[in-house]
Amino acid sequence: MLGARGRVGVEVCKAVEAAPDLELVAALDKDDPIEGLEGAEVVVDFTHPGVVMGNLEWAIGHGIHPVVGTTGFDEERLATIRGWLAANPGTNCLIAPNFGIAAVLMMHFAQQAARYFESVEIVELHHPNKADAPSGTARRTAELVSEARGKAGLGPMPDATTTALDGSRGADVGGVHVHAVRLSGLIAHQEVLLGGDGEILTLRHDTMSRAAFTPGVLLGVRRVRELPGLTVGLEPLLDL
Ligand SMILES: NC(=O)C1=CN([C@@H]2O[C@H](COP(=O)(O)OP(=O)(O)OC[C@H]3O[C@@H](n4cnc5c(N)ncnc54)[C@H](OP(=O)(O)O)[C@@H]3O)[C@@H](O)[C@H]2O)C=CC1
Ligand SMILES: O=C(O)C1=N[C@H](C(=O)O)C[C@H](O)C1
Repeated sequence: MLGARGRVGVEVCKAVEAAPDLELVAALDKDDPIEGLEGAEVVVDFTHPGVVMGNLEWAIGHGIHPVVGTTGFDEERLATIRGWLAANPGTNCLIAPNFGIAAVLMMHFAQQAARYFESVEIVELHHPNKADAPSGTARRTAELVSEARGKAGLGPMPDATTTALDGSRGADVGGVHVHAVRLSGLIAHQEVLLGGDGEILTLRHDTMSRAAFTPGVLLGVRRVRELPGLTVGLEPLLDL
């Protein structure tokens, strides 16, 4: 485990230790030598967008399959990881912007609903210690929605805004506006707002405890060896 003393890492370590079929080889955090991972088959990374690429390069180079919850991935980073995997055949990597089963379902339902609505916007709400905005989950949801709209032949969404304060319309991810709230008291939440003629569908997901991420992480740990190369998202492991 990398990020073992972090908010999610603590929960993952507890879950691995409680699982009779898994062994916690090393629980490492900042400043621990990464060589402590030697001998592990899988490494779980919940660290920081600024350090995760170095961790993955080392793990893949040493034939250890990464299961990654850390966020901040874009196409350029994914292409780099694909290159490392190609140079180390037999090593796989699973990156999921959200390991919560309900969160994965929310993303899937948003993708399915997207083609029926003229307008879609996403509001993500998180604790104020989060480093990246928008969240990995919101970014991925927007990409899935954008792809579904493209396949359905939907054009740009109606928006008459001609003057706006910087940031007031949120980030544009593939034409989908994403708004990020950072507020004490929150953990991780998201609303996908889908608007049509005279009606609105709201899909809302709430994370009530970080233990919610652990069943998905353990599923990834158990199955990453059978997922060739790079897999983004938990969907294939849930038959979605
Ligand atoms: N995919 C998913 O389902 C989820 C993803 N996340 C993502 O996971 C990441 C971590 O979240 P969270 O647990 O809340 O964050 P935390 O800051 O609580 O935990 C990260 C931990 O990693 C440590 N760390 C920093 N650098 C290294 C390093 N090089 N090697 C090992 N450990 C290191 C940090 O130490 P220090 O504090 O000293 O820097 C900290 O203890 C974020 O990117 C977040 O967005 C979060 C929840 C769910
Ligand atoms: O930082 C967090 O807390 C979370 N990060 C992930 C994200 O960026 O989507 C997953 C979840 O939202 C919690």
